[in-house]
Amino acid sequence: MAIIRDKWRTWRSHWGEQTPLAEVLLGCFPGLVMLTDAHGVILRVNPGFEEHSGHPADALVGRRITCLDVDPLHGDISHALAHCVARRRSWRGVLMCRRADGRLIHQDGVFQPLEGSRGEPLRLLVTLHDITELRQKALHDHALLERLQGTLSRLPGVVFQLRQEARGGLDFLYLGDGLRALAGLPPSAVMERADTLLERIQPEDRDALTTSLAQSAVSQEAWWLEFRLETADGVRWIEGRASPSRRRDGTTLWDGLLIDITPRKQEEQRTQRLVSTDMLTGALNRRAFFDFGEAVRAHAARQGRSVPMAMLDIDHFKRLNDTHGHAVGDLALQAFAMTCRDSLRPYDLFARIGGEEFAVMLVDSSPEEAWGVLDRLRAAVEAIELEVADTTLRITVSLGLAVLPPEGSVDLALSQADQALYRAKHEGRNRLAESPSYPRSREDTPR
Ligand SMILES: Nc1nc2c(ncn2[C@@H]2O[C@H](COP(=O)(O)OP(=O)(O)OP(=O)(O)O)[C@@H](O)[C@H]2O)c(=O)[nH]1
Repeated sequence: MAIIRDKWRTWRSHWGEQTPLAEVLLGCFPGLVMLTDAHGVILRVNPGFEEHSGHPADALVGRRITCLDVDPLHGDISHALAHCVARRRSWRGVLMCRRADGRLIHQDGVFQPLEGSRGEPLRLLVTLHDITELRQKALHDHALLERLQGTLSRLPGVVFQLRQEARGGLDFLYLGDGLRALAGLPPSAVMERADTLLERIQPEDRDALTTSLAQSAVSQEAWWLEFRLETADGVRWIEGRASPSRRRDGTTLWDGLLIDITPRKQEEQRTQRLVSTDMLTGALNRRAFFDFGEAVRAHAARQGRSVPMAMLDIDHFKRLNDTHGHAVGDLALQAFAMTCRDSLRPYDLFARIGGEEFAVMLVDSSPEEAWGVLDRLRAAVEAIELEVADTTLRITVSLGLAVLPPEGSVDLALSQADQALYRAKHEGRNRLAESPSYPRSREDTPR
């Protein structure tokens, strides 16, 4: 109130005793205030006028306000005047004015018509705020933002900000334009509904996403995950990295980057295939059998199950080699491996672990099922006809079966299978024999 009282005194002494209260109160506004008649002729200006416009106040009284405009005839001030007078409504907008020193300034202007109740002539109250600096800052910020957007869109990946609510819901607060190239999705659609993107993550990787985000939210450590995403061009491998920050409202924000790592993954898989595959037969090699075998055991152990496995050895292979030569022996190994693969399911493990020795691990099979599958495999090998020169060669295989218990070791189970194989050989070859711990009655054993 003290400020308004002071302003009142200032304005009263400047404009005279009869100044309406509304005009005086508006004198409290910072910036430039003036009163004009209906034609825009300046009647009064406030004391701060000179400071803001550089024009001496007395020199302006009696001139039209349009003289301040960069374009006195057709500029925005003419337009504002016409609007105010014709519609008797206030006008607000940005005006470009020229200061006394010639410098252009941007003003936020308000033209307010003042109509007295006793038929006094129309007056216009004009307030102007110099917004040149604000505007320059806004332009500068805008240019900076555009540069930043450009940089973000050229980054080799998609910049994102992900938010997780206290109850677990996820939404993207920001997603870079690179999402179109990465996933064929417009960022705005995903920012509106995060599931547009999340639903495309392969189901087995979605659990890993949920778990890894939860861990990162709790530990506040960086989030990292490689996951597969369905896109119009097929499945792509994506690597996500982000830094979390927890907010007071219980939400967690991650700022990070999504990168398409499909080419790297394909190369890794190609290399992995090369180092884990036997070149002659295309079967897994010994090392891969032990690595993947341990993963199969761990998976089955989580469900409390054992894994049936077997050692396979081609019968009298030395004789075949000696009689027909090593090259024919190689051919027989290839035909044998192909027949075995055809008799097994794609996810069963089949490996060459020695010269003419192979091993099998039957994923998700009971010992009874495994026995049936392997006996059919034995029969399929027996049916192989190897056309060499003008003779047809036949081969047979002996198999030793064992089970890998949930807490067992692949190595131990393989040596039990090897002992059973020895028995199969001893009992006449071209047959199956099981280790003592194999849960199957021996009555069903063929041959
Ligand atoms: N052609 C070929 N022969 C191989 C290869 N690796 C091992 N062998 C041969 O496989 C034969 C294995 O013979 P043995 O272990 O004595 O047993 P077998 O003749 O199969 O007799 P049983 O196992 O008792 O039925 C040897 O002659 C090896 O030289 C290979 O990559 N190519």
